[in-house]
Amino acid sequence: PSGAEPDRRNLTSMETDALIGGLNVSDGHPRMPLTTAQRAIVDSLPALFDEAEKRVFEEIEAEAQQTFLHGIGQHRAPVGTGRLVSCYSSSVAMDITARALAHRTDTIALVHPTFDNIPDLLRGRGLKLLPVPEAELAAGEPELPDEVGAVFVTTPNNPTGWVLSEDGLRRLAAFCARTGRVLAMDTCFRAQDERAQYDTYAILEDSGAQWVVIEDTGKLWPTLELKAGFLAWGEHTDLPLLEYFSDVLLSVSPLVLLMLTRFAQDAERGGYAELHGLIARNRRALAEVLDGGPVRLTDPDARISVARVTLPEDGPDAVALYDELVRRGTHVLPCGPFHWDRPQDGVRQVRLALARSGEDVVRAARALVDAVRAH
Ligand SMILES: N=C(N)NC[C@@H](O)CC(=O)C(=O)O
Repeated sequence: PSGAEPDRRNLTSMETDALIGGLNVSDGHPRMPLTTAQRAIVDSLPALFDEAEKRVFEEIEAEAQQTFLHGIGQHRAPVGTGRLVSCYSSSVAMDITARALAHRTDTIALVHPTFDNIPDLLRGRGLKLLPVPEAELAAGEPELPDEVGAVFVTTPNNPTGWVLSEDGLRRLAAFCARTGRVLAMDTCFRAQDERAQYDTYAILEDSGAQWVVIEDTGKLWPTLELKAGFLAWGEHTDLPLLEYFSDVLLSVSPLVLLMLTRFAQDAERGGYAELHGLIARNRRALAEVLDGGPVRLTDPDARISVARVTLPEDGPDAVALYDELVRRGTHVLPCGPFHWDRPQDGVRQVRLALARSGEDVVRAARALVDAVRAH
């Protein structure tokens, strides 16, 4: 594709290319080394297998959901109510949600920008999408035509790191309750940013809105894609979520849930502090490599495990730089596809993953600056 035309490939296809080797700062999946405590949990997997085999699934599931969600401030999550199910991934939970929302409305207001598999999954279920900027969602009174039956917000948002504040959620939930719209939230990065760890469920339950929340363990720990996406909804949420969930799966593995409980317990005992420290150190290391050069860190106060950088007008655009870096063996993401309604808005930005070793982040940052300078 020419430089002017933002690349039409989806982001996950580029992330897949990054899996063939080279320096992968492409996907937001955790690829840093296990900590010592995490290594000990991995070493205990055979024993966890025996425990998972013996115990009642429902008890293992409730324990995993409670340990993980309470550990990130979600004390009113509907554990044990039958309105909180475990999926193989948050994207599976997302597709179930999309199918259920399509049962209810034709049009969804979706935060713009955001990771492109979200609009792709929603459109895949026949839904029309209306882009809403982060600031408008935070103000809690987005201008929406009547046909919009739901509002979908990713918080913390990817790739910006923007977080919907507690007051912003109160306003948005009250707006949805007042206008009869479902409020759907993708909170997959929330464990990385304490500003996103106010009790979402308390606010949603008290708002009177119909709501759906998708949580994710998959962005946190280097468990080789052993993870769960949790799908939760409100007592008055009138969507066939349980029915559509049951069409997709009976249950995730109790062994995975038991392992997640151990990782979540370790996280509360210092693992989250280590994770937040790694991400902050890597964001600073990236900023230091860029400092004084032609490329700048776009969102300095973001805390999630990805970082956007903004390219100089006189350098290569995001797609040209992405292609050049792949030629040099380094995989980033061009930001065009995050801007699912206006790809040109991302033509001067690329995203780097930070859930990596410090060395990988510094090497990738240097490769990026060299490629920009060589243009
Ligand atoms: N189902 C999909 N496409 N999964 C990829 C997604 O997890 C990557 C991601 O969210 C990120 O790189 O930020």
